[in-house]
Amino acid sequence: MQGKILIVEDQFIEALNLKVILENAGFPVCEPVQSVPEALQAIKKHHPRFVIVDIFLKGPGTGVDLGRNLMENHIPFIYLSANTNADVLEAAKKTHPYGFLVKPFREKDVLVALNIAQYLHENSFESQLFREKILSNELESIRKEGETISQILTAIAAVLQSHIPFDYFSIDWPSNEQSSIRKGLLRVGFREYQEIGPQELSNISRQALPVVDTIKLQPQRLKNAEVFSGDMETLLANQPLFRVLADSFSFRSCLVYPFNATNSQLLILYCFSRKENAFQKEHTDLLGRIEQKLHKILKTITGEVTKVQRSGGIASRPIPAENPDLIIGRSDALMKALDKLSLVAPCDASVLLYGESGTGKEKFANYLHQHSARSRQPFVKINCAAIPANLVESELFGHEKGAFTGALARRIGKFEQADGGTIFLDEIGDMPLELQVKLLRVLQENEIERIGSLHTIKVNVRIVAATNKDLEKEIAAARFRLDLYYRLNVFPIDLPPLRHRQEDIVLLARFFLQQTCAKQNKAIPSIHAAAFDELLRYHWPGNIRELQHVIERSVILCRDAEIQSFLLPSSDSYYDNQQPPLKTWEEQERDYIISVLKRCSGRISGERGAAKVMGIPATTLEYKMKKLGIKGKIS
Ligand SMILES: Nc1ncnc2c1ncn2[C@@H]1O[C@H](COP(=O)(O)OP(=O)(O)OP(=O)(O)O)[C@@H](O)[C@H]1O
Repeated sequence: MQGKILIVEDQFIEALNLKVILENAGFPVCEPVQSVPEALQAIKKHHPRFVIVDIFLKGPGTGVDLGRNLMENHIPFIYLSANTNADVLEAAKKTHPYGFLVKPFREKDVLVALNIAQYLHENSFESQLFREKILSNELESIRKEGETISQILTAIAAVLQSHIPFDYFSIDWPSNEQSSIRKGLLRVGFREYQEIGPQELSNISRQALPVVDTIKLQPQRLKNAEVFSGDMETLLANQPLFRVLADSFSFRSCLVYPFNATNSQLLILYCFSRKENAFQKEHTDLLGRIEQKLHKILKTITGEVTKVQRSGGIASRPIPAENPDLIIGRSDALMKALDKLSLVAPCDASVLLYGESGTGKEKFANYLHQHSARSRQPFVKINCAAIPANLVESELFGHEKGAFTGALARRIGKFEQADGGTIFLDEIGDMPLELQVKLLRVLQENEIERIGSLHTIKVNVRIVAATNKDLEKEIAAARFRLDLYYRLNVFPIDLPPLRHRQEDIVLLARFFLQQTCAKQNKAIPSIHAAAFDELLRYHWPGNIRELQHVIERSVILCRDAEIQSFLLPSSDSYYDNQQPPLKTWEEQERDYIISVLKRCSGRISGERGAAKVMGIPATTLEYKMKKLGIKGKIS
């Protein structure tokens, strides 16, 4: 690490102790300071490479206040703390420190913390640069010629989605000729959006179309790039369009980005999210860095807008998604994981996948490999729990002939097989402790040693690890090394269990049904509503794999044109005992139809009818209403 380390600590003895430890280890250190104002001055003067800051300091401002400042200025830092309460710890975590050093600490703790922090900083900085380079390339490759406004905006949204977590995205260029609001894109799946224009907004908000048509963006009140969360009221009071959108879709945070480009058409990008605090300054900063690129793309379409809108605009329908290697599902939890996945895929960073058995960890690992520059190189999988402890080392690193009894020939280990590609270490939490040290060495030095060999071999491998264990608990129980954990945990991704992804169960069931029928060369049977209810009520301890097997078994045994019931393990439904009863599939469908009918004042067909909002033919809706017993005037 070049440059000096700054210590911000108001306890003189502790500051001195830390300084001595660091200097003995060869790190240059600035004179310690005791308060936030002193620290700010020292930062100006010395431009430290790294800051170690105590959370509780004398004088104005706390260590967390300083942490916020350091985060904004991209200066890496770690916190020093004694007994910190949960609230302070939460606030501290939000400033993205590279580590915590808990008092009292030993010399070894300080050096390990610093080593890990340095690695994390370099890695996150490098991968951020790399991700931005990819983002920039993706924006450049958006086709402009011959594409409609809608196609171009959708392409921009799909590229930005992994970087900015929005549920709704739009770019407006207010002009005198503009007769109504621009269409926005509502996220409905992975890179799948539904266009929301005046007609859809009128249906959903239950405001008459002529009223919605008069609502326009007020650009004069949107001068600065800003993010809004709990304080959205001031924004909504000045922007009737935002008010209608926020009320209609229950949005709870917003990002506004007016383009700075001078002498050109005024452009305003805005996004909404249903989550609070979804947007941060880092998102507007990112937009600032790519503004020129966006402007270049948009320049070609802003002149076209009047023509397209007058000619009736674009039909409202979900825009088909790019097929993400058949990762099926639309739940929020899955979308979040997929966004992270596509963000990290092109980088070389290690990834740690957390999830119960059968949640799709291997599928995600495969996706990462396929979407990286290593995709033409090998993808090698090893399950650390499935191999006897005494054989894992030979499996991973290989052995020379005669290295141990039974080593009759030289064996090439998985790391060598994966050279140039990706290695997937499944169940990493089960890796024996002594092997963890060797894995750390591969991560740090990119080299391995076959058992029985005196030579080291250079390997270039990306590591994707997975576990269904809580590694922090494993560390506490001394079964997993803290330093390895920090190295692997550079980019963690959580895969939600299926029982928390109720909306994905039906999609996955249909997918496996089609897949199995195709394999078995069978006609696809329909599924009785009661059978779907069974799937929704079951708690899926084996997650997606279990669902897949249930469907496969049911298809094989089904002799009719309809599956009446699925073959689920005994009926001790988890939800019967643990939670209030879930609504049945039919009840949910019924509620949904009634709510849409209400919004459409009971109208079924036509431009403003419920069938249009639901994206199904009016005759299908009428059939469903009859089947579900929805009668009478609903308004
Ligand atoms: N989103 C998805 N869409 C379609 N199929 C999926 C999805 N997720 C998982 N699967 C399928 O479910 C099965 C189990 O997934 P996978 O093997 O990736 O889970 P896992 O978490 O690695 O399991 P384990 O921890 O037991 O190794 C596989 O057949 C996989 O193809």
